[in-house]
Amino acid sequence: MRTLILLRHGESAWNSKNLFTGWIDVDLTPRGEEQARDSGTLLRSAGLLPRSVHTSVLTRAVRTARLAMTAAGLAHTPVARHWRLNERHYGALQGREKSEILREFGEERFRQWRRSYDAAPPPAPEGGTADVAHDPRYADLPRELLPRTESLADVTARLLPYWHEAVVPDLRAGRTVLVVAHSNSLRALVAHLDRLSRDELLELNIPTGMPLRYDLDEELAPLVRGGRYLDPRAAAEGAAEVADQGRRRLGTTR
Ligand SMILES: O=C(O)[C@@H](CO)OP(=O)(O)O
Repeated sequence: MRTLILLRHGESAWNSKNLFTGWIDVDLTPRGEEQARDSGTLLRSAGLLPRSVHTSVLTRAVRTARLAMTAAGLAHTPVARHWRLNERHYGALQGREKSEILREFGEERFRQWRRSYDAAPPPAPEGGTADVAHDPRYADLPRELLPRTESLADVTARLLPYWHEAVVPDLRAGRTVLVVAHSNSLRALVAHLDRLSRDELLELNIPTGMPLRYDLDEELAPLVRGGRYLDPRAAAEGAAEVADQGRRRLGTTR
């Protein structure tokens, strides 16, 4: 059996303001830092000691990984970072308030953009604040790999090569693996692991800062579909909070 732990970063400054974030590099809030540390404590008390950690290159995930691993007493563990684990690029929605987009475009379009497999929001304008062409983190990447918007299908396509080339070998080597990523890069990974249907994917919301454990068989198929959150009640509340974003007014999401 192989053990994989998925962890969405703790609450970020823009989660707390109910803003579409995507590739914008915002930091954790104090609540997000606490969620990250609590995740590490939960891992330790469950006897889950990751020997390999993978994160995106976005600060909120990198810091969550560091805080969680330090709280688990495993600060020395190597951490690999890769842009392929980044959040979905939310295109022109980045920086916009979710409730405003819901009002402007209606429930169905809002839901398709957030939770469907195929729909991508309108692209971010070239040279705008969402353009990462001059960000040194992506300096070595060919321009055509840098997204200006992404659907979940696009996220899946750029994430899976990293899964197969970097994460799967660690699992096959028998290491407990922790992947610290984002709402939509983790939705793509869960959809792949659990073979979710399009309808199931529409309903999938990943809470911030809640470790989700997957035990996998030799073929890397989950023993329990959907995995198991270490704190199921808090995770269900967190997922409901995420699902509800857009219906909350600016500043009222904790
Ligand atoms: O804005 C985003 O980048 C993500 C995560 O906060 O939002 P959502 O969960 O709505 O896809």
